[in-house]
Amino acid sequence: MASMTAFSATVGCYFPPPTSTSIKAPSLFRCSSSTPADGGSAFSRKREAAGGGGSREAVVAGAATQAPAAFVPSPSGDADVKSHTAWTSVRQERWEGELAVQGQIPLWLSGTYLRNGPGLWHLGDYNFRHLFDGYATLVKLHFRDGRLVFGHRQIESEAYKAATKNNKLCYREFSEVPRTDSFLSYIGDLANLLSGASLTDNANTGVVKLGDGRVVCLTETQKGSIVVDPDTLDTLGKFEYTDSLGGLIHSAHPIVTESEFLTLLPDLIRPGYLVVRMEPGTNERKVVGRVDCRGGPAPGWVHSFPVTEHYVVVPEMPLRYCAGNLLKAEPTPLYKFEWHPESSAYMHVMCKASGKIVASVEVPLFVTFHFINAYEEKDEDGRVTDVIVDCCEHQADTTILEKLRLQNLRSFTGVDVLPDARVGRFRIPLDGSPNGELDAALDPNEHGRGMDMCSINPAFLGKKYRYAYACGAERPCNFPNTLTKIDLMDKKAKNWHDEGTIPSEPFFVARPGATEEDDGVVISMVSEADGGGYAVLLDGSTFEEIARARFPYGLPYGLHGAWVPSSS
Ligand SMILES: CC(=O)/C=C/C=C(C)/C=C/C1=C(C)CCCC1(C)C
Ligand SMILES: CC(/C=C/C=O)=C\C=C\C=O
Ligand SMILES: [Fe+2]
Repeated sequence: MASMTAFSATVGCYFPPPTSTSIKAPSLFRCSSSTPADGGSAFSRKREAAGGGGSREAVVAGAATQAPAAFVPSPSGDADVKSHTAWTSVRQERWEGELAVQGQIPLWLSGTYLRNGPGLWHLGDYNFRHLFDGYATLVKLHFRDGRLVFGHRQIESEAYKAATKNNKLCYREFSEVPRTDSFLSYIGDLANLLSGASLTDNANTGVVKLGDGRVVCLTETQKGSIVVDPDTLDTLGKFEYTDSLGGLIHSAHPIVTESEFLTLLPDLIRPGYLVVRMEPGTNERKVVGRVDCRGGPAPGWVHSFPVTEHYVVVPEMPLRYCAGNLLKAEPTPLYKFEWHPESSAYMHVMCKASGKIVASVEVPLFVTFHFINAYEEKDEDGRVTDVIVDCCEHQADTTILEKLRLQNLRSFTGVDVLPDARVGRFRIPLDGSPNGELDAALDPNEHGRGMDMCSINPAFLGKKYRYAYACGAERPCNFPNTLTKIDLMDKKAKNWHDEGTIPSEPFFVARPGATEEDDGVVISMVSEADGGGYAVLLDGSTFEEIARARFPYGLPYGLHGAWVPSSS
């Protein structure tokens, strides 16, 4: 059991964000100040003494009972069904403290796991509609010497600050649009949409550590790229792209390594995608190449994309952005997107070095948020014959977007409603053949026909690999509820499940010096049904639980994480 002496706790307090533009980062960094116009959030301005020296129980009890009024859990939308902790807004703006650990955290695990996600889904009495609408909640698990310090904090985006100051929605979120009261303001709204001024900067999807050490929270709008401090979770400022590439949106999941940041910029005017690359220590993206769409009328949604050692794979999914839907105030069944099966689906393969397209094939229709990994397959002479691409594939069925509406997530009655998903494996031939293939990489029953929120050992990014970690399903359920280790060679899955709970993305951290692909730990944060929650560590190889630590109170569901290793 870890010792419980060193901790600090901030209970329902508000710390003003930095007021100057000086950010402790290399001089090449360019971040603007995030000082709110009015000095801060309207939710809670009370500053209470940080807990210290007292017993942990006292601090935890304080944290658990002093939720500011604005953070009361939001209603489920159905009087008979109690909302699961996973879909209940975070109860206060921030908290930090050491957790008691059951089991053993490996001593080699030294660093911080950060997880981002949309954890605040209401403004006063007004409830947001969709999982993806919520304001970003950043959570940290800091591991050192077998001990664990936990903390969470709201990201101080302009959208969050404006909403809390005015107690109303001020920017366009995934499904929510601020109300317009007159025709004249509607015209203004259109201008603000086209210029990007009204788009959200609510960086609620993921978090990445750049090769130069900066930690950036991201969403699908480019302006929603926000630099944070991985220790304090402070919002440091906007990540400003200094190039003149323009555009308003990008993939929520760039590919980030020690040497580069690669992402896709969809072009809604001339349907296509720019593949861009940014070097560590700079804020300037440079164009690698461009892909024109083969189907129309707009590019497919690119929440994520895969790479191999030499190629960037640009997916053209028939779930396409829709300019018309962007302009609508009320959400459409597919929000800002439209399903165009008649336009077909394609995979384009671009050479990273030259920007040339080496293959562009039609593939079976598919729906995915998350690509898992990709690699080059070679013949006996070492020539690359195919590119293999794996993703969490929703059986070409867009209803998953609707299932992620909060009302649906909050109204689970025991009836199985989660649509089937699988590990979709594409084979893209590089010999000029016009078609690629898509099949299940393993029997989906191995993981309960649920499949999303994946990670791999990052050392295998773009390379032939054997293991993926993801969330599967123990049915009946309305959301993926297992942690699953997938063996793509033996076509088997091993599932971890705790009845009634919802675990977040299993995140793999390799043991330093490991030679086996699955030598490491898998971290997840688990939300219990009735207000509780805990962090769990599984052994990457056996997939057995090795440690867990209860949170002072349950946290809402979160999406994606990053690992920031300790520097010493
Ligand atoms: C949380 C998550 O996974 C996805 C979030 C997506 C967002 C916030 C998308 C926002 C958008 C707009 C506000 C307008 C333009 C289109 C689009 C990128 C979908
Ligand atoms: C949580 C999710 C899908 C679950 C489906 O079973 C998708 C999240 C997408 C954004 O990161
Ligand atoms: Fe995602």
